[in-house]
Amino acid sequence: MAYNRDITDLQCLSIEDLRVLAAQRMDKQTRDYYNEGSDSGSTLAENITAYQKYRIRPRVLRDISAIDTTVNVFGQNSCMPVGAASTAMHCLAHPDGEIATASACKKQDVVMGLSSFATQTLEDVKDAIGDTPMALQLYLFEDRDHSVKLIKRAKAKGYKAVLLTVDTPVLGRRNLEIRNQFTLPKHLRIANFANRVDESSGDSDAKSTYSEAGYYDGEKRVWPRGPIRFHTHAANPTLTWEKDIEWLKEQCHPEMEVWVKGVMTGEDAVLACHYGVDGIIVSNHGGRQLNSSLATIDALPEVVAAVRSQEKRIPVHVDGGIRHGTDVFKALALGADFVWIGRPILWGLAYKGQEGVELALQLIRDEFKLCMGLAGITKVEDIGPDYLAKIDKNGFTARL
Ligand SMILES: Cc1cc2nc3c(=O)[nH]c(=O)nc-3n(C[C@H](O)[C@H](O)[C@H](O)COP(=O)(O)O)c2cc1C
Ligand SMILES: CC(C)CC(=O)C(=O)O
Repeated sequence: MAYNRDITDLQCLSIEDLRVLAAQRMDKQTRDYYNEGSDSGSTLAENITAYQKYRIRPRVLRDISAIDTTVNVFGQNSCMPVGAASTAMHCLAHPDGEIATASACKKQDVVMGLSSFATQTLEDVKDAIGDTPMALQLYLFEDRDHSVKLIKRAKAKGYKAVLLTVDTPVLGRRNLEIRNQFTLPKHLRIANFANRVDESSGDSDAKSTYSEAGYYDGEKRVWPRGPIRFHTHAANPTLTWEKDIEWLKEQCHPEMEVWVKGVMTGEDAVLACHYGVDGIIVSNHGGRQLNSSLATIDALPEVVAAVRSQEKRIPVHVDGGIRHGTDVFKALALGADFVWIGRPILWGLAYKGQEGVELALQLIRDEFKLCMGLAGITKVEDIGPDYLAKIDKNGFTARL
């Protein structure tokens, strides 16, 4: 369903406009937390600029009067090959938080990933999105009981998949978070950690549960002075393919699929297939974990090639740095089945709550549809490498 833009939205015609408008509406702590990458931020920047290495080869004189942007994801139709990535703590951006994001996704028919570190419960967010597919991003906590509880709750609510984040064996170093001594404001809570009974009695234990995660000491995030040895719910240094994937499949199947989020190499893609996951998200956590890792669009081709070399072809998604409809097109041309956008959703939320998220989604969708038409394509499945050229380091352009 189309979002009716009002006149002020004419100031906002691109995701970049949205970034600027959102920045004016967030306090410094939130803006820095959302926007920064780890260390120097070079991977965060390269996730975006790497798309410039590719140019589109448009075909002409084709009837493009009926363009269909729909795709199938998690077994259901979605209006475009773009989803709202799982990002933590939406209530920092807007009081309506994840529920506003989910309501926008429902209205726009867009898949959403919910972070384990959401500020509203997975039940309430699912109620807001209705039948539109949702996936629960999971940090596999060292305390397995807690993960089991979350998985059971997600299953009961009809979540389609669990996205196991695998790029956080330890947390990346985000310097602005350290400098700002990032703190969750007192009125917010990490809702899925809270005991729902306590919550209804008005005595939420979310804060203490969160600090149990080692992430906060009371109100403040704990930062190691010596060697990095984060021991948090998010960061679990003990996870392995052999030990944990089979266990997770047992907990989730058959009701929910098990995906791994954060695969960046062909070698790990082969292992993901070997251990029987249902899908892969090529991701470097939006440049927030290992700085100086490859840009995700540069890692994508080797992951796609590795998956295609396997007997069973599982879907490959990608996220990181996608800010334009043309970026979506390029990722699909390089073999992705679907992409996710993180910060653009948060910027929309900060700008105008649910309406802002709808605007972000519609901007991307409009641009993607326009790009398909101008490239001479009417169906998403026809987007392929023939439509791309790559610029090499000497500035020469060659077909893929
Ligand atoms: C503020 C913020 C919070 C995030 N929180 C999570 C999280 O809780 N779990 C997770 O797996 N990824 C998290 N991510 C990573 C996103 O899921 C996604 O990989 C990334 O945002 C994609 O890059 P983009 O922001 O450039 O689109 C977060 C990213 C941001 C920017
Ligand atoms: C609570 C955090 C670990 C969430 C996250 O993944 C992030 O900020 O990138």
